[in-house]
Amino acid sequence: MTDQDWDLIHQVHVKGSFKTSQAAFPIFKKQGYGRIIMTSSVAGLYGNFGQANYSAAKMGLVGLSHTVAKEGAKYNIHCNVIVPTAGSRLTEDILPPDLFAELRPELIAPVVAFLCHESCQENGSIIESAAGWAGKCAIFRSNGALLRSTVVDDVTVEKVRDKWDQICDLSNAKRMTSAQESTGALMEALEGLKNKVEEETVDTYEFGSKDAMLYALGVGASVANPQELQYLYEYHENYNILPTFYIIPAMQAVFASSIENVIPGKTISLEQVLHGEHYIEFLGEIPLEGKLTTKTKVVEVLDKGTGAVVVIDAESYDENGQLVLRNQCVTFAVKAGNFGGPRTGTKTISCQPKPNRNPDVSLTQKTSIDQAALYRLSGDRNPLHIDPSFAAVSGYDRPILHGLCTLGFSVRIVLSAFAGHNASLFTACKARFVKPVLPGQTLRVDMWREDNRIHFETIAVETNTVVIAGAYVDLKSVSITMPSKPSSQSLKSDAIFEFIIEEVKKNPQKAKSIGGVFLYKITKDKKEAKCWTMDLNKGEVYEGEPTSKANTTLTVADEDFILLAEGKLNPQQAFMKGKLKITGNIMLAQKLQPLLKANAKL
Ligand SMILES: CCCCCCC[C@@H](O)CC(=O)SCCNC(=O)CCNC(=O)[C@H](O)C(C)(C)COP(=O)(O)OP(=O)(O)OC[C@H]1O[C@@H](n2cnc3c(N)ncnc32)[C@H](O)[C@@H]1OP(=O)(O)O
Repeated sequence: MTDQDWDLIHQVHVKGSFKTSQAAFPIFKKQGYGRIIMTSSVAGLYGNFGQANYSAAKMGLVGLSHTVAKEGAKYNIHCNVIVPTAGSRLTEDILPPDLFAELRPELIAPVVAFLCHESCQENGSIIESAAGWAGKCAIFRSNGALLRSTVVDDVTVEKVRDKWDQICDLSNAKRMTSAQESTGALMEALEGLKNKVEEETVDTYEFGSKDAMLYALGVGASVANPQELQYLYEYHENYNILPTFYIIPAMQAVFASSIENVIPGKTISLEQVLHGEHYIEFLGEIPLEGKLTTKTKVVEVLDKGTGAVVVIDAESYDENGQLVLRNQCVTFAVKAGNFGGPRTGTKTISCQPKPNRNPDVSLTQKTSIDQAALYRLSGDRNPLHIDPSFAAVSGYDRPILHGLCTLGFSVRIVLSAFAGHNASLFTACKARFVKPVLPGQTLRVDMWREDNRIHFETIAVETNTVVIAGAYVDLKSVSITMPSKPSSQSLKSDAIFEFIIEEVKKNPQKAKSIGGVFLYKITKDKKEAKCWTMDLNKGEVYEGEPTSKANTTLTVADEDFILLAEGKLNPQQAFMKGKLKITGNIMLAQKLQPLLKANAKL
């Protein structure tokens, strides 16, 4: 097609219609009445092979007519389009003679005449007519699809591809008659996007005992501690799930809900994201297996300068739709700050400072070099914890431990010290991850009891670095589980232990600050020395050499150890004579005195 063919056709149809309308419009306006009919074509509406110029010009008339209709409406000037299929000089030689005969213009002219009549209120319409038939054409639009999640998202080709069916689904299409109508729907969608920070996403997590036991191993539970068998054996009479396991469904939901575009103008990549803080709270009876449905939403995005803090709330519902669990995940996106957002928020659950005194109890456990490799099997497959090159991109010499693994270790240890391993006493926990932990490092958990709240801080022993701070576990009640019958041998020492147990029950707070008790039995002839160790946290009594059992099982601070001695021998003399060996500082029964003074026999 030559340019001349293109231009000539446009001159005739578009320019010709424009010029005649332009000439008539002021007269129509003055008289307060006018009817304009633009003559389009099916070749324009639907296209026709070989008629690019004609089709474009004829469709151009539709656009012209729509605007004239809008501009003329208030002066009673209507403009419509007729789309005839007509037998004319142009079509005479291309239509079969029978059809040509039935496409007489006379069969269409009455439709045009009616559109011109003053009684006809039609305006801005497209009427197709031929062979004694007429029908209205209109422009319809599908409901369409949103191609981004927030106003700061980019639209990618992949997102378009993924939404294509929805974009093209005309089953709920709506007729569009004005640009305002069309953009109105877009504005609504845009408002939705602006509020997207508050929008929820939903994820379902299905789990059984295997998931919970794998998790328990991941956070250091071990059959070496008989009390922890309940977390590792589904047929155990007290089979139980570590409370921090219920962070997993929330984290799966967090990972499913992208946070990459929550900061205006920036994209957060996984390499930048550290777990900053976490909060978990039990709100109802949580199932030991089954399905939890978790709704997550980003509740605030804070600008910390060096980084951005993204706070995500996650609420989990059981299969009956009951809200049973709440998590709040605070992520710290390194180098994503300085975007002009608020520094402090209102929705983040705050950490709590530790009490200003020495810890009541400290317990220590070494993590395995494979700790992250094991923990990640519970769901968080972030390569930061396993892939040395990914860790290097994030600025670490080697993969670091999941923050939630360190938290799982710590809470398990808190439960062992203050809840007698009874997970059902747990109600809530909050912690901030202040420094990374490397798999293989030893964790020491310092704990302080304030009523039913156990404050704790976790320290990487090798580097003496605080790794979790401002943390606490809330318990329904603090439990110091005492054995029904102490396992120590002699009647005399049984009596002493039973006495201590009774006193501890009366005064658990004081017992906590003491931590543990050693009982030495030294015979008068100094030939026999026996030792029992009682862990007041666990209520357990061990028999054995002070240097072996005592040091491995009673992991309270040295100065909290109390010595009791039977007979008149000063036990310190016995140590000096090499009859007893013990490491650490030794204090005679000073701290136990308040507990013991009531017992005259002792
Ligand atoms: C969808 C994806 C979800 C992904 C979820 C997570 C997936 C997991 O796989 C990832 C992990 O488990 S990562 C491992 C665990 N986390 C860590 O090791 C982080 C340890 N913390 C740090 O290194 C620093 O605190 C650090 C680097 C976080 C901050 O240190 P600095 O930049 O030096 O910050 P600082 O100068 O101390 O403080 C600046 C402001 O930031 C606040 N802040 C500091 N640490 C924070 C933390 N951990 N969490 C939240 N906010 C924190 C400070 O309070 C300060 O703000 P303000 O002045 O307003 O108080």
